Amino acid sequence: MKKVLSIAGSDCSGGAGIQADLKTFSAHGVFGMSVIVSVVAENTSRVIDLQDIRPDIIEKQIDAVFEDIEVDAVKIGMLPQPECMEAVAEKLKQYAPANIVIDPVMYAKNGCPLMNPDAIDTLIKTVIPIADLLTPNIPEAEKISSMEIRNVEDMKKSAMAIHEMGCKNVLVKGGHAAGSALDILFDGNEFYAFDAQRIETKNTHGTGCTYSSAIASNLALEFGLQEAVRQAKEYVTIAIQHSLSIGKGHGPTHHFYELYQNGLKKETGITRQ
Ligand SMILES: Nc1ncnc2c1ncn2[C@@H]1O[C@H](COP(=O)(O)OP(=O)(O)OP(=O)(O)O)[C@@H](O)[C@H]1O
Ligand SMILES: Cc1ncc(CO)c(N)n1
Repeated sequence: MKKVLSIAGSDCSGGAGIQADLKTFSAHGVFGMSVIVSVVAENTSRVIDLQDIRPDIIEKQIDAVFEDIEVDAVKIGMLPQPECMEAVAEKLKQYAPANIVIDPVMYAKNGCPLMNPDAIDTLIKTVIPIADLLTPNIPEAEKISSMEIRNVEDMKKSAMAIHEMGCKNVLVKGGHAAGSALDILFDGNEFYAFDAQRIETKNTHGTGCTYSSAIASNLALEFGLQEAVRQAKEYVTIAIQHSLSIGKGHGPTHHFYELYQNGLKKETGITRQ
């Protein structure tokens, strides 16, 4: 079984962060592991508070995984503070795993901050250069590339500027744009578009976590980058299509829709949501 590690924050309400990552890994048939960098008291409506994990404990969690287990891909999510970013980047330089996918999480869907805005310089200098793939949404891409994104041409310009910062590939996600859910991948040479119909739902809590974890799983399963993104886009679109009205705010996506459909059908002949 391929092994995939998530380094991210804990979302106690289960739809985003480490919890979404582990569900996504399981849905892909890879073995999920987690290094928790922050415990976030949050739900589908708001972030109440958070406690960051000490950098030396983050480092020791990473040591514990790598000294024992071969890691096929790493997904990085929320990194709240510069010290946390430095600890994670140093350790990943030391262990040099293949397939590092970084989702530069800055805000929850409800607008609550999950990264100290003063950490942007450390993100750019220390974290972005270790990424095989960086997956910013539009507001994150705007912050990182210091430009406004109004259309697809701007998404491309921003991706090029971010690529210059040292990551190997950039995927600017269009979840926050109007129109179809169009994402643009830039590999330093070419642009590739991944498009899906926009689904009318407010249940999009954790879509970014789910997408980047699906890409990391597919890379661990040895798909090439474009195919890994294509399959992950299909997976996240189905997860949003069948998203769950759980909680009073932005509900979570359905990480196991196809698995449940297929498994249940085989066992009982019945289908259910
Ligand atoms: N309503 C929607 N319908 C279809 N696809 C969507 C919708 N919203 C987001 N997506 C897609 O989901 C994926 C995740 O993108 P998004 O921009 O929502 O990430 P994000 O803002 O980082 O998520 P989060 O921070 O909540 O985890 C992208 O492929 C995006 O195009
Ligand atoms: C812990 C955590 N990571 C990421 C996100 C972004 O969806 C969130 N809401 N919570």
